[in-house]
Amino acid sequence: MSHSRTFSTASKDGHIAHANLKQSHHQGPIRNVVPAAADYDTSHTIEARKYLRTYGLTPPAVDTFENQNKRALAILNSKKTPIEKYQYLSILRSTNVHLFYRLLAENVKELTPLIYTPTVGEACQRWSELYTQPEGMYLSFSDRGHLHTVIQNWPHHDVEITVVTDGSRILGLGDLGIDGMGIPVGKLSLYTACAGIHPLKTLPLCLDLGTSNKEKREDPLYMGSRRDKVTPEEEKEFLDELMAALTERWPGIVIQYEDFKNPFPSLERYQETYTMFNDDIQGTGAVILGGFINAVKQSGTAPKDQRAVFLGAGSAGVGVAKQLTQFFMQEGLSEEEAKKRFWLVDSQGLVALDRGKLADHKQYFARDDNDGKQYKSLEEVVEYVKPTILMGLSTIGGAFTPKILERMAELNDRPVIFPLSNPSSKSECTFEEAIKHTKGKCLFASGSPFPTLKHDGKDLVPGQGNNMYVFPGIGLGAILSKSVSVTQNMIYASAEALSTSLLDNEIKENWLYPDIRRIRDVSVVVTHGVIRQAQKDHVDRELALRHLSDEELTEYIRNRMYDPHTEVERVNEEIRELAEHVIGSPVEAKGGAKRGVASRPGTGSGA
Ligand SMILES: NC(=O)c1ccc[n+]([C@@H]2O[C@H](COP(=O)([O-])OP(=O)(O)OC[C@H]3O[C@@H](n4cnc5c(N)ncnc54)[C@H](O)[C@@H]3O)[C@@H](O)[C@H]2O)c1
Ligand SMILES: O=C(O)C[C@H](O)C(=O)O
Ligand SMILES: [Mg+2]
Repeated sequence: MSHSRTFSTASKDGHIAHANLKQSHHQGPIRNVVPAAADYDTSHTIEARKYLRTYGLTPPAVDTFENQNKRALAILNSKKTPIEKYQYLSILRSTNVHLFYRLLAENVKELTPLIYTPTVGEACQRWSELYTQPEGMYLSFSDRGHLHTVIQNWPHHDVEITVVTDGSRILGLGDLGIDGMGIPVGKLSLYTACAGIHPLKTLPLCLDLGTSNKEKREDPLYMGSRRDKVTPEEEKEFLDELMAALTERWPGIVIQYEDFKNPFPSLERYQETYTMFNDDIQGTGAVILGGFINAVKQSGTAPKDQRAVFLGAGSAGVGVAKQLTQFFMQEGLSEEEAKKRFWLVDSQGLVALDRGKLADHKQYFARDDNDGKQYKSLEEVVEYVKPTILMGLSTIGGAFTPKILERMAELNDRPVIFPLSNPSSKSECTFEEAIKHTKGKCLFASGSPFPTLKHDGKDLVPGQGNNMYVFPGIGLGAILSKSVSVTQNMIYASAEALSTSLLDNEIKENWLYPDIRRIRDVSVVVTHGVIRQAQKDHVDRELALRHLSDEELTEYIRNRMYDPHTEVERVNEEIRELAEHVIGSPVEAKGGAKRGVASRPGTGSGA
């Protein structure tokens, strides 16, 4: 059969079949936005190209995965700076989406810092300056009253998850307004890479609710509205409309809130009525708890004897402290005893009841036993509390000074040091500083990645308390179980599952978190834990999953995960079958993508 015949037959009669195919892949019309790029994959067969009407629009040869990878990695390596690499990877995601995810799966450790923290921090700071292409949806305050209509413009019909920010607290970099779009884009890339949520089913969403950042507002290149930040009341009304509009278009959509300056009111308002969670409060709490459970085992100090000083009492600080409180209670402490294990410090010093008016979210952990003394600096608080644990969620780079680190090492055999602020420039200390000033004694995890170090002839690997260990599994668990809400128990279950996901060799090496290259496998374990908890909490609607054994559920999760290594083949195959159906005779394969990737570290067996 000649190509032209296949082409003309398919284009004439194939119209309905084409629509069916599109529907079965949940794609919308081909448009110049990220996911439609799937159609332009250079490893599509000739038949597939004709069917998708991309024939002639890509170079004639059918590429192998090996060649695609080789070319892409060579181009990537030729870029000199992280931001240039970030830009190249964004273009790749927009023009050859499955290749982007194959590269990410095979090089997750090397590429995550380029598509997420720390590089995404610079990308957001310069978003309007570097803007080249649409990568998500922007909704403005001036669109209120019409959000439902605007949302119809998103060209993909089967969105399962969205990450939404208003850009008002991007990492530790402050209010960046709509330039915060890099965060939803980056986090959703991780949802796809780690938990196999199909890229076409993700929606990066950035709200243009004004910005308190005067520099942005006055920057001629800034691409958001130039108004000041809307009031909390206006924000609430806008979010009410948004939540309704999103769920109306995509019933059951999972909505992840991210990097809002004050995320507590929206979490409280929506967590029981929508399938939503806040990653900065809840995901951070879970990921730190997951590593902390392992740190407690290794430190040898019982939960009742732990004393935790937190620098930073914002969404992440309070979220983590609450999650650890729940853990201490599970370990037998009363709520009052558990709560008393925490001393939170903010920009004014120790958070204490006698300090004057406190923000609502700080009340719970406010101390009432400081005998009227106001402890202003972290050093003073460390001296007063003599902590076993030091957490940093303050956005203040270098706040864990050599003196403080040395003191932690004097006080403890194995001090827990977690400088969690992002990006790397905001980390309260580096891995090298922590090792040097505690003489290698500390149990360490940071928010952004640090390189491995040699100490006393041994290679020391830093833990990374990166939320990507949990949020993809929380999201996928909620999607697959069709949960009506994301309960606090489901979040807790994600942390417990994470803590059990270390392999024997990782435990032997005293790691707190599993090797990031196994992230797909870890996400399966987390998803499993989240689904089982959804069932216990009776918020699941996919009741059939209740009848699966643990092995069957694991298999089910793996089978539901998008695998960029098999996706092109799958589409090629489906087109072949459709063409056969429409044309009435089999279409011969004229070559196509060979998987040809012998080992795929980090991808699990999600095919
Ligand atoms: N897993 C992770 O690594 C992870 C997850 C979430 C957030 N974070 C990071 O945590 C940081 C905080 O995030 P957030 O959402 O809580 O922000 P936030 O703005 O809600 O809170 C910041 C807190 O730091 C305090 N602070 C500011 N300056 C201080 C100073 N000089 N001394 C002491 N405290 C000071 C503020 O008072 C506030 O309590 C960010 O850098 C973010 O990137 C990391
Ligand atoms: O996802 C992370 O680990 C980053 C976090 O959400 C942050 O705001 O810094
Ligand atoms: Mg965040």
